[in-house]
Amino acid sequence: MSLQIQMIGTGSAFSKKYYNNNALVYSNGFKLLVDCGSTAPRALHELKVPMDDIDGILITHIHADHVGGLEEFAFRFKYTYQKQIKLFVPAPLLDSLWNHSLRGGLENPSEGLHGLNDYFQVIALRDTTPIQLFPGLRVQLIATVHIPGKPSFALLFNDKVFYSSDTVFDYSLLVRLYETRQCEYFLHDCQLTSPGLVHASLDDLLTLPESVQQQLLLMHYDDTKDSYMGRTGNMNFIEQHRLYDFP
Ligand SMILES: Nc1ccn([C@@H]2O[C@@H]3COP(=O)(O)O[C@H]3[C@H]2O)c(=O)n1
Ligand SMILES: [Zn+2]
Ligand SMILES: [Zn+2]
Repeated sequence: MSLQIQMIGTGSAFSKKYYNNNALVYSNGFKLLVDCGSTAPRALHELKVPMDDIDGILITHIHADHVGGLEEFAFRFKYTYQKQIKLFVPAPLLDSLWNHSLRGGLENPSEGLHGLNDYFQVIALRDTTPIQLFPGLRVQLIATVHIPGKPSFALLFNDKVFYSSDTVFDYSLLVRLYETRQCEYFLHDCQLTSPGLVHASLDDLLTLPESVQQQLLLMHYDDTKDSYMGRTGNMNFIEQHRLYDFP
């Protein structure tokens, strides 16, 4: 089944030119929002995608450029749309997402609002085996190293499309996915300057075999991206708001 991805934003956490690196995955008539950063509501508004047109949200880790827009989603779904949207959350993030990120704005005992479940239809992802999110859309969580001691997950859609979210470079994971798992496409975060520290740097990614680079699109880049055109080996930058088909 074909899958399409539209980045609603492609920027690094501090980009002022691009929205937060969040994606809309289209499959079989369903729309999944991958990460919901602080700029997600505005980016969706610009794309004319109403929030309540989205079937689910999947979170990869707890940074504002990946979860900062959830408070607005929570309020809009509760008070404007009066329904719940599916929120897919890797189980290790659940406690932190509420207690360390959203609780300050969303907890409201006077209305009986005590937790994530009072706003969202929470679906905890407890496994690293592929699970079906919607008919025709499967995801496998891959634990990655991003901030030491804090869980973060890459995603593998339908065994075919790897989405790194935020991670340090992992050469062997990428090559193994390409060689043994028949993974055909890679969307990877890219810090343009070295060292990467908490992201994959462009220099890191340039060490990948040409065959992998050809299948790899760079995302989560900073505002100097244009000055790197022609300096990315066999890799291309993914463009914000363009719809990409992954047949
Ligand atoms: N040890 C760290 C932690 C964070 N950071 C920066 O903060 C950003 C948070 O969002 P991000 O998209 O993960 O990118 C992180 C780094 O730019 C960083 O540079 N070094
Ligand atoms: Zn980020
Ligand atoms: Zn991050």
